[in-house]
Amino acid sequence: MSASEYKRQAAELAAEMVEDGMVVGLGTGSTAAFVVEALGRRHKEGLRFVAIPTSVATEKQALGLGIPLTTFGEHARVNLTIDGADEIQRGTLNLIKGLGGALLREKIVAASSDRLVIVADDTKLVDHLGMKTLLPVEVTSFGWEATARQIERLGGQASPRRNREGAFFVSDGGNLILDCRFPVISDAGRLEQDIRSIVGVVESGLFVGMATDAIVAGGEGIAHLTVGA
Ligand SMILES: O=C[C@H](O)[C@H](O)[C@H](O)COP(=O)(O)O
Repeated sequence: MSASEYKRQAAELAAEMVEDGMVVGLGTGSTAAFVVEALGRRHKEGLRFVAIPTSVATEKQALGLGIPLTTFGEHARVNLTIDGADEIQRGTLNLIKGLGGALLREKIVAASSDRLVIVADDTKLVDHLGMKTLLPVEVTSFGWEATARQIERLGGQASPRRNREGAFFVSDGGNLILDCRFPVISDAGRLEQDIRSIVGVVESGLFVGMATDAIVAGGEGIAHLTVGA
């Protein structure tokens, strides 16, 4: 099976966790898109829930499927958020997210969620964060060069993400994303705090201590991981 088929397997299993009356956080990315698709089917079958999307792209997909949307003005808490990740650390379920540019809204929704269930194919599992992917950091466009230099003082190499036309990628929040190459990250919590303390940084793609579960599919089947397991 392909990575995409594994992503779909994990996504559809996670979508079954949604119960009547829930407020659901809808993630962003190719795996999360399978979750939204499955929830669109469950909505048509009569499941009653409302959702908060983590990107304009997810909002459009959800609206197209008739999924009722809500906001944090209506609901202080989210019962269950289901989202993808770029790296999942075995044991801690600490994450790197943001390769799709949605880290800020994803982190805001995750921070107000009772459960954050990550869905992925097994290539996302790592022993240490930073082994396979860059670390996205969302920054204000003004003075991004100065912000990048401050990040590089922490040991990373920061470069602004560009789109296919070569222009700077601009997030849903109107900010830039710096893709940062760090050596393998040994203390994700410390690095997250250090990056967040830099003036000009809006948020980083380090999700530390936020995921409660991960549903990971691969050649050895589907595993439902929890913190510590
Ligand atoms: O900004 C994008 C999100 O963090 C995604 O959840 C993450 O990049 C994983 O995306 P995918 O499921 O497409 O691998």
